[in-house]
Amino acid sequence: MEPIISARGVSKTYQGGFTALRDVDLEIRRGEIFALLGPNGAGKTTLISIICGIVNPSSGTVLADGHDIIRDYRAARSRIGLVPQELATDSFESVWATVTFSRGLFGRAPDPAYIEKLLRQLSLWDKKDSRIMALSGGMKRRVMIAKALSHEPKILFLDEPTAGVDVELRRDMWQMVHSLRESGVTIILTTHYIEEAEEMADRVGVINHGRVVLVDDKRTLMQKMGEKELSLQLARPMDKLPKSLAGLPVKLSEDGQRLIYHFDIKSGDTGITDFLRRLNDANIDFRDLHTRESSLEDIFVGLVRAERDERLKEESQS
Ligand SMILES: Nc1ncnc2c1ncn2[C@@H]1O[C@H](COP(=O)(O)OP(=O)(O)OP(=O)(O)O)[C@@H](O)[C@H]1O
Repeated sequence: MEPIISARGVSKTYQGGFTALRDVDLEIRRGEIFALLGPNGAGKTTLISIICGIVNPSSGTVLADGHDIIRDYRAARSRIGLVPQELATDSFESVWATVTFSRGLFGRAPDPAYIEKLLRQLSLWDKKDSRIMALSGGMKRRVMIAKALSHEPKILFLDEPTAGVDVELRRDMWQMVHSLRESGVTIILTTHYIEEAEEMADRVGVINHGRVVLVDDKRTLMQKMGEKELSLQLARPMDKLPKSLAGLPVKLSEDGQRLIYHFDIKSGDTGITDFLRRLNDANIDFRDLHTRESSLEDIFVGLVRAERDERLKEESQS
């Protein structure tokens, strides 16, 4: 199936010379929830702003639902709803008026039945006559989403949808995003909460220093890069790793209190039996043992760190 968004060779150098995006290729599949992750300043908002037609790319092309975002701006824009990072919510207007007005801005004919359905879906129906400024933070966020969906776009961008939102509200938001996807909307979100991507996304893209360094199915990613860790609390601390454990994927913790053994989740042979046998042969006793699976966060931090080390190495060589 043709992707709903297709970006090819997109670069952006801002006035003043800062290059925020470098040759980005990215395809978003129809109907998916795609999480774009990256550290502060990586270029996430720049990429979203280009796709939404708010920032002009320096080079490259983007198609949104088959429409070129520059040549065919109106058609492309009508397919897209954007909930920006900064929420402008100081309005005296009612929820109903704001959302209805927003639809009109896209030249869509009024459709009170659709607006009602939208407000109900976002649990805002009983607030339809309230002034926006009188709503709670969580409700304001939902109004922003209602505005972004008012013209019935197929694609919804959520730029950090749950920044500064409490845990309960965050869970509500996740549920709402899932239900939007079920109604056929493709969702692209940026987030700093890796847990959020882990919870919601079908696929994950990582952007770092303006480059897309990885795009993968979330489950595949976690299987491919996920590691398990077996940690043993030693009965007697050590000052160095004993020779009998040489050649195994095992490390001694800095305080000498724990042995940490890494193994591959998908590997049939973890080598743990051999590890435990060697411990026994060497009379190394342990008091406690537990395992931990690496999270998307571990994977993400590892990736960004590896990229940084690589860059520093290149810089020192040039
Ligand atoms: N209008 C602008 N002029 C010059 N530089 C800009 C402009 N907008 C963004 N930048 C720079 O481009 C880089 C990428 O910014 P961007 O907002 O896209 O990052 P981000 O990944 O969304 O970060 P965050 O997670 O902090 O929101 C940053 O270094 C930023 O300072």
